[in-house]
Formats: sequence, C-alpha cells, structure tokens
Amino acid sequence: MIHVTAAILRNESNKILIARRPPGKNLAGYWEFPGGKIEENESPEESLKRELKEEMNITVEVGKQLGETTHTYDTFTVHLMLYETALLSGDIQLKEHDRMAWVAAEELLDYLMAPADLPMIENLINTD
Ligand SMILES: Nc1nc2c([nH]c(=O)n2[C@H]2C[C@H](O)[C@@H](COP(=O)(O)OP(=O)(O)OP(=O)(O)O)O2)c(=O)[nH]1
Ligand SMILES: [Mg+2]
Repeated sequence: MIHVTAAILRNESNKILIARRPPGKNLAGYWEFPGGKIEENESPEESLKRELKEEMNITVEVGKQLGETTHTYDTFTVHLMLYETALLSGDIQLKEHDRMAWVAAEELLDYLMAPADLPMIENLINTD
C-alpha cells in the first residue's frame, strides 16, 4: 500500500489544476492532481508541499483535507488523500508531467483521470 497526497489548487476562476502523467511512468497518460508519495517521517502536509515544489516549482500552503480513498490497481494499492492548497509563490513549471490544465470540477470527468480519483471527483462536483 502506498500513501499519496494530492492537491486541489484553484485559480481565480475557481478552476482546478490537473496534470498528465508522462510516458515512462506508471499510469502514463492519465491525468491526476499533482502530488506524490509520502516519505518516511513526513506529515501529509509536508509531503504535499515538497511534492508541489519538486513537480511544479511552486510554494503552496496546505489547508484542509477534502477527501481520501483507497484503490487497488493491478500491481499496487494506493491510499490517496486530497488536500485544499493555496498558491503562495512561483510560476508553474512542469517538471514531471507532460501537460497541465485548469478545469472546472464538473469538467474533470471529460479527462482520463486516474481511476483512484473517481470517487473523490464525484464528491468535488457535489460540493462545488
Ligand atoms: N499525485 C497523484 N498520484 C495519484 C493520483 N491518483 C492516483 O492513482 N495516483 C497514483 C499514481 C502513482 O502510482 C501514485 C503517486 O505516485 P507518484 O508517481 O506521483 O509519486 P511521486 O510523485 O512520489 O514520484 P516518484 O518519485 O515515485 O516518481 O499515486 C492523483 O490524483 N495524484
Ligand atoms: Mg507525483
């Protein structure tokens, strides 16, 4: 089981940032909320802050948890925790994805989102 944090980062139009996993990674071609695996001795909040710096070169503040889910893929199980975040500084640079998009909650399902995310997306749509 891997523990993963992921960010809901909204722009001034209330659109949500998603990014596409590049060729060569597992789940290549799937869109996701930026984030990654929690490392040893790291809180979820610290992990997410670190991941957004590494993956997008931005500094964020991590707010409240918006949901969590557990999903079993063919070869691993992921425990995914979604957090509200706010941009503190930086311009987004894609370091580990091949595309990004700002998307309204109700349009997230038009993208090929990682299967683990689908229950949380339903929640986002219903609470938006
Ligand atoms: N970040 C993120 N990962 C997700 C989402 N949905 C989902 O199934 N995952 C899966 C994909 C990966 O198998 C795993 C996250 O691992 P990752 O590859 O992003 O890990 P990482 O950023 O620490 O990168 P790496 O150093 O392991 O390459 O969780 C999501 O919405 N966001
Ligand atoms: Mg990642």
